[in-house]
Formats: sequence, structure tokens, C-alpha cells
Amino acid sequence: MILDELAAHARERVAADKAKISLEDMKAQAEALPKGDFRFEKALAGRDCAFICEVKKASPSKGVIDPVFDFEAIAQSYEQAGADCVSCLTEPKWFLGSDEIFQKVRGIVTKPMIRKDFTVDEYQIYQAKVLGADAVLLICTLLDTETIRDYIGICDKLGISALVETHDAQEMQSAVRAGARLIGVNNRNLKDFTVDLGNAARLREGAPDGTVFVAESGVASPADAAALRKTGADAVLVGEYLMRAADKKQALDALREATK
Ligand SMILES: O=P(O)(O)OC[C@@H](O)[C@@H](O)c1c[nH]c2ccccc12
Repeated sequence: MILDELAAHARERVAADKAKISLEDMKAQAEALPKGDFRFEKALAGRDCAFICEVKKASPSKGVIDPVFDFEAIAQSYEQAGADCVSCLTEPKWFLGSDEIFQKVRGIVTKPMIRKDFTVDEYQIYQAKVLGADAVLLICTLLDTETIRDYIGICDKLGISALVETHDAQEMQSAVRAGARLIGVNNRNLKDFTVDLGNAARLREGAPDGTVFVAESGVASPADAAALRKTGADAVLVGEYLMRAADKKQALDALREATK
């Protein structure tokens, strides 16, 4: 299963990174930085539907999405288009991301950024903070409730947000029990890549009042964004659709308009 491979490879990457900079040193570097102000989650909680725009070259389900991948130009256009937040993949093998790409995008974008990777070790949270991230992704399929709670605690200390990603009712319960404030529902099943926009709608009621609810993946039109908003999404995370749009501002404007 691809998710197991992604997690296994993430563990290998962490081991290699730790050999260069130890956990203690990475933690010390992260903790020496000014504490964040949780601006990622703040940017998503408002009256209007918020948009998290993703910088993603490739994915395991789609292969290479943007062969040119001028990520600096993409970052600039997301910024100019008025993205509420920006997501940047750092997973190298299947998504063709990197920490270097993240840092370059970070240098361009003023909006809150999430480092999108497969978090399997607290090391990656400190690393994300050092890279300038405002948020990390915690995927429930990969982490038990206790671990999610611990990792949210680390994020809280650093002042960054944890987007806790769920895919079914059991994972939603786990996210809630772990104390997640920012809960995502992935409409794509990471086990077989099938997309079902109804997934966010079905799990919506499992997320308590006061949490910020993010519908993730599979938005292929303004109508899709409108449907997700109608079922109670506070924010929508969009990757491929914007990556393929020649005019990203026009595309984001159309998505936004549809959710009003
Ligand atoms: O390109 P899409 O279908 O708009 O999806 C974006 C985002 O939700 C997707 O990239 C994603 C959701 N959860 C993830 C976990 C890991 C990697 C990637 C993801």
C-alpha cells in the first residue's frame, strides 16, 4: 500500500536528517525562534470560505501535474490572487517536493504556510518550524490518538497549527479526542486514491463547534467548491485544479465567487 511506503520513506528521511542535525539540536533551533501566533488557523476562521492553495509538482495518483513547475512564479501568483494560506509539499519521492522548495516559496509568500509532509516523528515538527512553517499536517491514518495529542502539544509550544487530517468517522473521533482545533477531511482515500466529495459532508457533524473544518482534495470546479462550502467547510484545500490553471488568480476568483 502506497501510504505504508510513504510513511516508511518518511522514517528513512528523518533518520538521514537526524544524522546531520540531531533531534536535540533541531528542537533547540526551533525553540529559539520567536513563538508563532497560530496565524494559519486564524486565517481560516472567518465569515467567508477560506482557500488554502497548494504548491505541488506531482502526486502518486496523478504523476507529474506541472512539468515546468516554476514554483516561485506559482507562489507569487497565489500571493497576488489572495490565497488565505499556502500549502507546500516537501515529500520528495512521490510528490517531488523538497525543503528547499518550501524555503524558497516561504521567501516569496507572506501568507501563513503549511509544510505538507507525512509526519511520523516529532523531529519533523521542529524541522517545519525551522523552515518557517506556520502549520504541519498530522494524518490520523499514520498516528494514534496519544501521538496526535503529543504532537499538537509540541505545535502549541512552538505557536504553530496542526491540521489533523481524517478520512473516516473513527479517525474523526481520534482527532477530536486528541484535541484537534483544525480538522481536515480528505476526500481522497490515501489507500486507493478514489475521490468522494461527499466524504467531507458526511464527516462534518463529527467535528465539534469551535473547530475549524477544512475540506481537502478533489476540487475540480467552482461547483465543487460551492458544494463543499454548503455542507459546512470553513476552508477548502485545493491543489491540482489550481496547479493546472494557467491564470491562477482567475481560477481562485471563480472558486471564491462560487462559495459566496
Ligand atoms: O490536488 P487536490 O486533489 O486538490 O488535493 C490537494 C490536497 O488536499 C492533497 O494534496 C492532499 C491532501 N492530503 C494530503 C496528504 C498528503 C499529501 C497530499 C495531500
